[in-house]
This record gives sequence, structure tokens and C-alpha cells, in this order.
Amino acid sequence: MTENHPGQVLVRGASLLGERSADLLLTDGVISEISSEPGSLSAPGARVVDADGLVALPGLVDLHTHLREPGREDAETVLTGSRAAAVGGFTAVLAMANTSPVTDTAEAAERVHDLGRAAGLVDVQPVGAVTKALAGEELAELGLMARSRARVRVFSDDGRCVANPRVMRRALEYVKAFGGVVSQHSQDPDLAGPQSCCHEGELSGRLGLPGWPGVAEEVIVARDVMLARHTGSRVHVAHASTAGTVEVLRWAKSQGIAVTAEVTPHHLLLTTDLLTGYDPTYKVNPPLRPAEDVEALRAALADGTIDAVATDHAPHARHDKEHAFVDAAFGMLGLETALSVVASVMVEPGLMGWSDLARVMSTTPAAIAGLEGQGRGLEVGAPANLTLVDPSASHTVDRAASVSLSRNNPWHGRTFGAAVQATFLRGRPTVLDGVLV
Ligand SMILES: NC(=O)N[C@@H](CC(=O)O)C(=O)O
Ligand SMILES: [Zn+2]
Ligand SMILES: [Zn+2]
Repeated sequence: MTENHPGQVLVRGASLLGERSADLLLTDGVISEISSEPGSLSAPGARVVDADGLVALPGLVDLHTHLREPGREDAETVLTGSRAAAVGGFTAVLAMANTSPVTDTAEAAERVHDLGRAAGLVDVQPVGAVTKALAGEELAELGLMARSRARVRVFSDDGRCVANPRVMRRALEYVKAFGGVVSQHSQDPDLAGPQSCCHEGELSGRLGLPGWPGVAEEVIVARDVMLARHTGSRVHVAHASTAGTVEVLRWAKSQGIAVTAEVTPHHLLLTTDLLTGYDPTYKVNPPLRPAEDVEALRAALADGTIDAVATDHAPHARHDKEHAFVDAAFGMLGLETALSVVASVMVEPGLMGWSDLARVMSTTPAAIAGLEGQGRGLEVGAPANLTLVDPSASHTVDRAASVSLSRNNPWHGRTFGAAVQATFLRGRPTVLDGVLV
């Protein structure tokens, strides 16, 4: 018998990780009961969500989101980005530090944290800058950010590479003290010069666009895994994009070096030949790569060499994106579509199951970021952060229907087979029937 409870939600007949059907009762923010006989749980007064045919996953966790607040509230705010995250099935996002001002102090981190709590749709966990103002020279207030109310554990100068190896070494030594991690935007600034805006190869020559070669990423990844080994600290490779990076990661992991890596949905599906139309929607850092790299990234995600998927959701206002290719801003939207893209690339062709998807989009990212209460299994007593996915909801992406403030959506007009139906943050529905509650 279950007592009547005003805040209860009964999720009926969901397929847990795509494996066994069950009813889930969510009470006071936790999963309070699971019955493997669908239809058998009853909870008078509970809100009933019919999940027949839906796959239940732990709430998704994004290691790499740009929310643009403070400074560029015309492109995204913590609230609008949180909406996009919830619609995408996320219950936690890590908000990158390249805002204006930069998140390089405890106060700045607490501000982002508090804006996230006020929005109340996902846990917004600020990423702290590695260096003051992302300038690459002086370490930011790493310890103060870690000890602040925001409890920062992930540090990144994302958008810029921590190019100086001495600075990177010091940062790794510092974050080790509190179990932190440095997430590196691996782009050697001399090998990929300031004008570089697409993959360097035969196509960049033909298009007359300054290219950036895969090796500009690989040399930084190789350097950083050696620094991680030397310091005994943890390094995380943001948005891995090349087969060479995968080779370095494979070697580093075989040596027991504490390196983790993420790949974006767009690097798992889109290739550099999309650039033939000079559409700045496809301009992103690191650039879209050739099919061989995309293949290697998929294989690496399937075999665990790459640990996680992260969106690198990078909203940009029209007046920054709608320019000649060389002048347009780098970045594309990702939160609302990530699950659909990863399901189409990895699950539908049989490269991964739903439990693997849960690992790379929830459990492992939560562990890398040290987030408590996120990425837990679907078990009694776990915080009720979960996502319901319709695995056969064929739908076509319409950029105008996005809840993000920006429209730089590379998936516009594409059809996908799976879609997020519902998201619950500590037992409270944030999204039902695919729309914000
Ligand atoms: N990915 C991008 O192309 N752009 C990001 C920065 C980054 O992730 O490097 C942005 O802030 O717009
Ligand atoms: Zn980056
Ligand atoms: Zn980024």
C-alpha cells in the first residue's frame, strides 16, 4: 500500500534502459518503489504518466554547455538554456566559463549556480575558468571556486586552449587537491592559426578557406596526457574530433593515465563536406572532419575509449552567425537534439544499447564532473532524475520550434527516429509529452 501523496508521480510501464518493463513511483524527489509487473503499482492521488512503449533512462548530464549568461543574453540565458536542456532530456548541465565576465571567481560561479537554481529546470553546474579572463597566463581562483557554494570541480578555458604547458601543469597539480579535472579545448594556437575556420584538407583548399589540421588537436591531447601522467591528476579532452586523438586516448588509457574524453553529437554524424555551401551554421570548433574521423569517433564511443557525449551547445545571435563563412561565430545548438542524434548514430544501427547510451550521456558524465545525485541507476532510493524516450517517434527538426533563444541549428530539416518525451528533475516533471510543463 502506498499512501496518498500530493507530490507523487507514478510512471507506468516504462522499459528500464530498454530492458525490462516496470512501474516507477517517484516520491519526495526519489524513486520510492519499482515494480517489475507493469500496472501493479497503485498510488492514489499520484499523477500517472503512461510510459508504455517508452524507454526510461537516468536524467542526461551534459558536460559541455554554453549558456551565455552573463554577457550575451541575446543568444541564450541560464533560463532559456535550461529549458532547452530539459526538452533534450537533461537534468544537469555544466555551464562553460567563457561568458562575459568570465567565470573565474567564486562570486561569478555562485551567480551562475544561483541563476540555475532560480530557473529550476536542470542542475546548472558552473565550470570555472583555468586562467584569469581565459588569458592563458595566471591561474584563476581555482581553490576558492571549488570551496564556494557552487562547488566547482570542472575547470576549462573552453573557446581557448590552455596552450602554455607550464600553466597546464600547474592547473593539473592544483585541481588534484580537491579531485577536480581540467577540461581542455585541445587546439594548438600555432598549428591552427587565428583565421582557421574549417578542417584542413583537400576541401579547404578548394573552398579557399584557411584550415586547421587534426594534428593541432592531437599534439595538445598527447602533451596533456603526459602532463596528467606526470602530475597524477585528471585531464578531460573536450569535443574530441579526430582519429589521431582516439589513438592517443587508447594508448593513454592502456597506460592507466587518468584521461577522459567527450565527443559531440555533431562530430558523430556531420562531415566537413557540408561546408561546400559556405553555410556558417556548420562552422564550429573543432571543425567538422572527414568521414574517416567520424567512423573512428563512433567506434571509440562504442568501445569506451571515448567516455561521454557532450553537446557543446553553442548558441549565437543572428548578427554573430549570419556572416560570410570566415567572419561568422563558431558553434552550433545541441541540447534539444542530442539524444535523437546519438540514438540514430549509435543505438539504431546496433553499435550501442540504451544502457550504453545511459552510460555515455548520464552516468559517466556525472562521475567525471563529480555531480552528486545525478547519473544514478534507476533503483529504489536514487534521486528521481529521469528521462523517458520514445524510441520510435519519427520527427523532423524545425529550428523555429526550438526553445533556445538562438537558431543556429545544424539539424534543421533532418528526420530522427527517437525523441525525448518526458524529463523529471528530483521527481518533478519538467517536460511531458515533449513539451515544457
Ligand atoms: N564550439 C564552438 O564552436 N564554440 C564555442 C566555444 C568552444 O567550444 O570552443 C562557443 O563558445 O561558441
Ligand atoms: Zn571548445
Ligand atoms: Zn564549447
